[in-house]
Amino acid sequence: MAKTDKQLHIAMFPWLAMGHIYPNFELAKIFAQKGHSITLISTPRNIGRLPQVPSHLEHLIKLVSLPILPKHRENLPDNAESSNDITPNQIPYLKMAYDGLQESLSQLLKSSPPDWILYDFASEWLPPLARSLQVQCVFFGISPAWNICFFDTPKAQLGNAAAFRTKPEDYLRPPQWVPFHSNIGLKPYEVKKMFEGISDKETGNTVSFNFNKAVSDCDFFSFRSCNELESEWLNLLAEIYKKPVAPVGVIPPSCQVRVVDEEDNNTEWLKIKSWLDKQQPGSVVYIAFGSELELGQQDLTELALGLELSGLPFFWALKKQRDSSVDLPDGFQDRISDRGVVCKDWVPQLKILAHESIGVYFTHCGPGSVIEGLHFGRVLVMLPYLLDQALFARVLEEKKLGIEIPRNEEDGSFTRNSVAKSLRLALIDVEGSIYREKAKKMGLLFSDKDRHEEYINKFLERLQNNKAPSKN
Ligand SMILES: C[C@@H]1O[C@H](OP(=O)(O)OP(=O)(O)OC[C@H]2O[C@@H](n3ccc(=O)[nH]c3=O)[C@H](O)[C@@H]2O)[C@H](O)[C@H](O)[C@H]1O
Repeated sequence: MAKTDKQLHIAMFPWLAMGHIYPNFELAKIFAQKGHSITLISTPRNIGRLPQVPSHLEHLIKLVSLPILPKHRENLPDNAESSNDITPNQIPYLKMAYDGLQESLSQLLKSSPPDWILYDFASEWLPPLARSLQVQCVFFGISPAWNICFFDTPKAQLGNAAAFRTKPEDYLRPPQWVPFHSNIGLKPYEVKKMFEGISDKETGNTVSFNFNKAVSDCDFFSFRSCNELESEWLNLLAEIYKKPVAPVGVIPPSCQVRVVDEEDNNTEWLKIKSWLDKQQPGSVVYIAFGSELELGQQDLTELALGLELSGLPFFWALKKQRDSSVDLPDGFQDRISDRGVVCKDWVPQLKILAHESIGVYFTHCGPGSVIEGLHFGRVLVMLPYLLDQALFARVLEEKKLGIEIPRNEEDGSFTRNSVAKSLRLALIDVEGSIYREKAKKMGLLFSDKDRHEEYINKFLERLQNNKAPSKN
């Protein structure tokens, strides 16, 4: 990777969720590879969960742990420091713990001031703090820009044009400030979840995310995204907030900096590979729902029986459930053993998706997973659970890059028949050929290393050109 001119010191302070910290870590390695020094800041347990920094970058990447204050620990489960350690109704307490890091972050920035800090949606207090220390800040979103265009209500920017959004039903459709045609919107069961998710029912504690302040107070915006995916949304964002937008590209696997590839000869991978090698090219459904999601019994049963009904070969990375009472239907594994594998462990997803036997990726639409699936040109079959995942599914369905499993509008339930039908449409039915063609085409754009490296270089150039004069 080519080095960029002036050396920068960049700090990163992602939200307390591994799904946010990992992409920041990948970006840190790419920046360091280009000669910049990075301070990635989180809490001790989250920092401890990160993989090793490659030895040739150790002198450029500093991982800093700021402990959660004891008073904020009290409301969180033991050792919980990330959204995957808690239940959704405990989010208000995680946000309080995150806000509680403000003082120690301020001390850190004072003792070693970076040129820039990349911050996340949950730290609306960070831009004024950074500015008071003459540090410039970038809002860095791990998901596409459409999330802000949809979830924020930009009253401060649009005044009356944004004032209409007052009721939950307003989230069922594109907001009024989206000038182009779009199917973006939440389903009734998702809107319900969104309004329930912001408070703890027992205590009434509410999450105090000030999204509009967080997003509108930056010097400029960046996203793990690209024009090829969402130029219309990136342009709209720049127009609404009157700020520059410089995506870093999708950080595809081919641009990531890996430590030696230990997994190549790992016995677990060799076992998986030997099974995949026996399948026909493009014939297998790969199923994995990221690092956090756990299915309830009803969804797990319908999904398993849908796979069975589809008659398709599949490889299912089903993490061990925290709730041990939730299990696969009786006799399922025996009935599918001639054409399906269920692996209750962490799997090398990139290697599996890269294997030529994979035709379809059945995903929950976590941003990392979507990018990886499209990178290898796989059609996505989508079953989103979180709200950012839901928007991903709506937009990708509209762009014919994926097929969303139809669900009951009121309670979000789905049937085995709809699973089987969607999988067959994605993989073999003639009517599904449009999805297969579009996914292949997007695969070429997503895996274009030069294109995505150019995004990174342009982003870094912007940081270099806007470098605060006092630090030159
Ligand atoms: C805060 C939340 O973080 C979430 O992270 P999650 O882990 O679900 O999803 P991904 O971003 O796809 O990330 C999942 C990552 O885990 C990898 N993987 C997964 C399973 C496995 O067995 N082996 C693997 O290597 C996979 O390759 C991908 O890189 C979502 O973003 C969500 O939308 C966001 O709001």
